[in-house]
Amino acid sequence: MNEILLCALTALSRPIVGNLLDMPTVRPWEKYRDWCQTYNSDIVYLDLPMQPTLVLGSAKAAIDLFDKRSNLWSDRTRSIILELMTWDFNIAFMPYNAKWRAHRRMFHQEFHQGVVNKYCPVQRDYARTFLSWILKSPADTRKHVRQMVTAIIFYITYGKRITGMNDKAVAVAQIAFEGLSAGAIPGLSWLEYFPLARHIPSWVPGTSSKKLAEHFLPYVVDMRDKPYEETKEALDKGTAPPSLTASLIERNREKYDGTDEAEMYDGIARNVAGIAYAAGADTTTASSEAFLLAMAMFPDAQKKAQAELDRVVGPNRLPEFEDIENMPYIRATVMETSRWLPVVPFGVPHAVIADDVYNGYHIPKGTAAIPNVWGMLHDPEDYPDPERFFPDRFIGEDGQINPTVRDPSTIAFGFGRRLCLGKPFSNNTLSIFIASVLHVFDIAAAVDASGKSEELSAEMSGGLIAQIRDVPTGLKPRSETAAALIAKFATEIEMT
Ligand code: HEM
Repeated sequence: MNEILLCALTALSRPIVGNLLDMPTVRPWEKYRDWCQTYNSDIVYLDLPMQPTLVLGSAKAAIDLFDKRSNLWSDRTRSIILELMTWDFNIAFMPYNAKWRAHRRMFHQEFHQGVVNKYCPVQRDYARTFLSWILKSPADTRKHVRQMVTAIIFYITYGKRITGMNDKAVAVAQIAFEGLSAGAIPGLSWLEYFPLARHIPSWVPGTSSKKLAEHFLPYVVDMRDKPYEETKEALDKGTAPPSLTASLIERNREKYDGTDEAEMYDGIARNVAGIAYAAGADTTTASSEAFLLAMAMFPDAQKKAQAELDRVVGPNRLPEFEDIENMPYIRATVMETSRWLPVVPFGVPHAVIADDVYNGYHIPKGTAAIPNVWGMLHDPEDYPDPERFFPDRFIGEDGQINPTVRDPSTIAFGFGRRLCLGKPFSNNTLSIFIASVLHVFDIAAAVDASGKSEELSAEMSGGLIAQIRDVPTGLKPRSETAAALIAKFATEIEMT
């Protein structure tokens, strides 16, 4: 057995800083894939100061460690930058301990597969509202997507209808998310590796990460606390609309008021509400954008999906959730969206709580492993011609979903005991959004007055949550009947 996990990168290692300077901060997923290819290994070791780190380049390695050995591989590493911003209130960054378990239990109660259907009417109605926004101003497609996703989560979580993207609470959260994305790139900052650096005042040259954290801190606190406190006050006055937060508070009051645990459970409920919004908004927005881009770049897939909608739903109504189980191509399109541009491209790293051995290599306790989700979902062995958006890859000869092709959601939403808690909810939002938009709109790049087409490419950037560079804005109703359907819905229901 090798005592030290070896990889050729170690040869590049420098004294003290090791591979720190090799850590990519721009599209790191591509670099991770290149390392695995160059060294012909699905695990690559990075010599980072005080933080031994592995890159996992194959689904097999991630499943072997995170799923099959989840009792060992469910911890997280500490992120000083995220702690300085107070982003550590998010379950996703909590260590594997009793506090994480209590948060996960409460979150799960509200979002597991068996209960998420109660949110379907809100998801369906906002997907339809999106259609009417697009009808009025297709040029603002990107804004409408974000507004739809934000409105769904905000309404479910706090019972509040946002007034638009300028809504104070939304604007604050937007800035808080920027901090999260910037602070969560592995190896971004010296602070991560030299925790004592957090005590150096932020005006000292070279501590820019600390400045970054100080900038974002008030927004993160505001995002987490304000809507929760407002819901509490409204409950006290008897004016709170039904919401996930209101029911968490009421349930906690019934169970814990007057006990020593009241304060703890109040904190967990506040965090759970904040996390629903924090973990769900950017991810689902980026996925919805990726879908629109795919449709504009791969019109054949678009046509096939529309043909299925025409067959199953027909021209006289909009799709319902019940239709989706009868539309395998739409479900394959949802799957292909999470594969083609995975919006959490290098997952959330797991850490190991005790020494482990894998493929003959010794892995010391505390090692972090970064699953290169993008690399796994672009592995040509599992998904031939991976840059092509091709939902047909999931359809078997019988016209149904082919169970022998790996479902990308088993990778895109993470692994083992840390598996994304919002997967069923997010899947519902995306499915009804995709079916609704395709049913009534043709999606294409916009063409300006001079005949020049909007430039579209499958480029994404960013950190923990990817940003899709291009979103097409040439959405046009498929027919007069389609436009009339949208207008009819808009007059039936008035949502901001
Ligand atoms: C396209 C949509 C989404 C994607 C691709 C996604 C992906 C992920 C990934 C990769 C992780 C880390 C899993 C791991 O550590 O192995 C995660 C964690 C998590 N996600 Fe999502 N997510 C999405 C939407 C949502 C939504 C809508 C919610 C909430 C309503 C949510 C809540 C969470 C939570 C709470 C965790 C932390 C789990 C833990 O650490 O125990 N996610 N997600």
